[in-house]
Amino acid sequence: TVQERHLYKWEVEYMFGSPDGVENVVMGINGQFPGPTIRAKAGETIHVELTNKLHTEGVVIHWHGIRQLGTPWADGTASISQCVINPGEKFTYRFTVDRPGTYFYHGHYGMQRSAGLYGSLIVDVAEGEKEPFHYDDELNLLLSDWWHQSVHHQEVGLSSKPFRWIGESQSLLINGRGQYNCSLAAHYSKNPTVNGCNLKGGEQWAPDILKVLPNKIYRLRIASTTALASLNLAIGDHKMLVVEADGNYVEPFETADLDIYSGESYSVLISTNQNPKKNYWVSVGVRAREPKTPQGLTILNYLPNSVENLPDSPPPVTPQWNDYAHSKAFSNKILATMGSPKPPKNFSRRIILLNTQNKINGFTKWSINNVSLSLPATPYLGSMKYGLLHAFDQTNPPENYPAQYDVMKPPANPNTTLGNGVYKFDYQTTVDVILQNANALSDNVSEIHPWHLHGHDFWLLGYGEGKFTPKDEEKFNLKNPPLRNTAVIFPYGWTALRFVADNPGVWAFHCHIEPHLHMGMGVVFAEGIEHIGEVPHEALACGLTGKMFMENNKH
Ligand SMILES: O=C1O[C@H]([C@@H](O)CO)C(O)=C1O
Repeated sequence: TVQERHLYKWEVEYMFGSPDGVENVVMGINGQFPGPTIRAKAGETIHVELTNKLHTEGVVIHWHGIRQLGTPWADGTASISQCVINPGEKFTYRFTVDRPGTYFYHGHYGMQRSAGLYGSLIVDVAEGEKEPFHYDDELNLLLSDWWHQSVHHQEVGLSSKPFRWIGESQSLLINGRGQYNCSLAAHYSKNPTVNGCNLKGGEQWAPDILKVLPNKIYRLRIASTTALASLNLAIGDHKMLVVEADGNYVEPFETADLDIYSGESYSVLISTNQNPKKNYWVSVGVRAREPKTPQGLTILNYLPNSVENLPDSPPPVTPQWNDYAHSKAFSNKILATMGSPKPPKNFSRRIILLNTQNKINGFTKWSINNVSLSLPATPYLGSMKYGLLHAFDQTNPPENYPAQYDVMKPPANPNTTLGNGVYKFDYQTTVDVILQNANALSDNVSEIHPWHLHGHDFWLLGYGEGKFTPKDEEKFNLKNPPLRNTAVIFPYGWTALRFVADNPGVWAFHCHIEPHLHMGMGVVFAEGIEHIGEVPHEALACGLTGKMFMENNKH
């Protein structure tokens, strides 16, 4: 039956692994890193019975891009949708995958995503339906970045005075595999210190080779679960036709290289119509931060060629890290297909969210409208449903920032405050969010931030430079804006989103850069609390809700 087909029994544990050839501790599921791929058809229900085999930490898993319509307690966000699953305990995630697309899942507690807790989640079209484009077969590319320093070390550094930044990653991983001490492309290099990889076969860090037949069409599903890096992917001599973004079909367009930010997913079609005697590079490089990490590489292996037969030219070169014109041109090409749902013409509420880097008593933080998010002990889903007013700040967080704030300069007063208030939206109303970027603490620095919304897709209405003004509304694309769940803000720019608050629940909205979220870069949205169904008590067996259930049992 469908029920049995989609019952997954997972155990999460720390284990030894060598994702890039250097042995480390990684998070695994059933002994696998990355975790097992979930594959289902649209409309089916997934059951994941998760057992926490970590000895001293809680765990949760977020199903990234799945809207959790009617199941907000299955969103897998610690302190927001549920209590963490304690060591030795079990929690069952039950949710429906309502739309076909390329998704993934990952840890959403502490920095467990950075520790390797992630995997792919692929939803096929419903039984009897067809994808709107043809392909012969498909390949999956889950992209991530990897540090040799443990996430515990990273976390302590981020929360210390003086601040210790995690730096750039040591490796980029394709399907959990990278090469730190050697390069697959060494023999093209003029640098004699670059060693070739001496692969004997069977290494955990050996590239996941993409085997293809000539003259076919392949769908590549590409998702990025990076902790920090913005990536660019290219395939030697092959153009890509972009057809899907974050689980929504887009108007197909051709590209030689694809920008992908943390939290995003794409499908591209490639035609294996090049010289069948050759193999080709697949390369992934860093954008938007000074790259100190070598490219991630694998090979598009035209069968029956031997994979030893390396491409006759070096891997594609990643565009210049700070070529933002290139990034913006790519982002602006992503548009909805004809027949996609259109955004409402008007909004009922608009909030403007200023992104700044700040200080609290000398500790480095990120803040939104001068509030740095610090999550409460009781998950909001429970405290809001049961009206437990002491669980979090009852004052509404600020909807805007002071008009005189200069987004082009470091904050004049960098001191910020911690907070955990909630933006509450009237059920079924249309909300605009303007994400406003600004200068960080150092002069002339403004960083990319990919913002991810839980529980919804939003229409991405547009990007602009400098400070957003109401006049910029004239530039909004209301005709064919793409539906996404993740949107980037470019340095010193703004990004405008619109969504309908139609999913009863409490939803995180945050920068998908793991250390930035840890440093407070997020907000909490809620709507339709009175329409939330019966929350399974095992999701709320901590904090004030846990206490409340215990009291109730006594009587
Ligand atoms: O949060 C961050 O901190 C560092 C830098 O701003 C201070 O070391 C960096 O690059 C970030 O993204």
